[in-house]
Amino acid sequence: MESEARLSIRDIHKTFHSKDGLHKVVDGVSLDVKDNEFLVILGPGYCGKSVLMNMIANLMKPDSGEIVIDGNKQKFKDGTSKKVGMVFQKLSLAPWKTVMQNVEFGLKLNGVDKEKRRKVAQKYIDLVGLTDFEKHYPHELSGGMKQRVGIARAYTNNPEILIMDEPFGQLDAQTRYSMQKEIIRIWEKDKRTIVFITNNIEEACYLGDRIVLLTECPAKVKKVYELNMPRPRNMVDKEFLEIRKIISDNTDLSL
Ligand SMILES: Nc1ncnc2c1ncn2[C@@H]1O[C@H](COP(=O)(O)OP(=O)(O)OP(=O)(O)O)[C@@H](O)[C@H]1O
Repeated sequence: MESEARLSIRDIHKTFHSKDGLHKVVDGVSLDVKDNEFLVILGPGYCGKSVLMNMIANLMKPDSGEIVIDGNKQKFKDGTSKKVGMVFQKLSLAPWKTVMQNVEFGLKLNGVDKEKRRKVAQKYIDLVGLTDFEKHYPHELSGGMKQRVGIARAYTNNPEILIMDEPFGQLDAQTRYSMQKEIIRIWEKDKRTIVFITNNIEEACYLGDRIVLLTECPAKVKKVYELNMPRPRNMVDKEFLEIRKIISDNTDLSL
């Protein structure tokens, strides 16, 4: 297991200091993510998921513990690893830039010439199903389409590990469901190692190869579930409902 891990999180701790005293948020989380695995981190609201994600992405320094990517221990001062890409709930797309300009932006920052970056960006715009929307501006897109732009933007930078922090949390139920199907379609076409964070049990069961269930704050690993259900998964299948119930019975998360 150790040797095939793409990303290893080893005994990470984080405590904040506030006027009310110490606030421990992450309490000794360890996990390994395998190459091309779709790993879901499932936890209740405010349990420390985003803090954990920020530490994995090297945006926040753990008090102790290690984040190891492909055998290399991450040093906080190095900033975000080029191997890691992110998709957030709030995407911060530039409103004055078109879909194409938003998607190609990372490559432009890295000095990639226009012809090459357009080609790469187009590949991922097509992959996420936004062909013909290249010249649209964010305000002309639905919530689901904006998330597609965020996914294309992350893919365009060619990360090996994609961290997705509740990317569908603000979408309406129908759009959320279709984006869950879409992210599996995209990942199956262009596999990456994905760490997907959610507080939704059904979403976790639909997406994950494994689900890491966290406790309430401070976040600890409560249980890891290996899901062997074939894809595409059906949320009303007996097996799906069984695993959903097993996880639900082990948590106070509301569905
Ligand atoms: N920079 C910070 N300084 C102090 N406290 C913080 C900081 N960032 C997060 N916290 C606290 O850590 C706890 C966990 O926050 P976090 O955003 O990780 O939760 P979460 O599990 O992602 O929640 P949600 O599901 O609602 O997004 C919260 O109590 C939050 O107030």
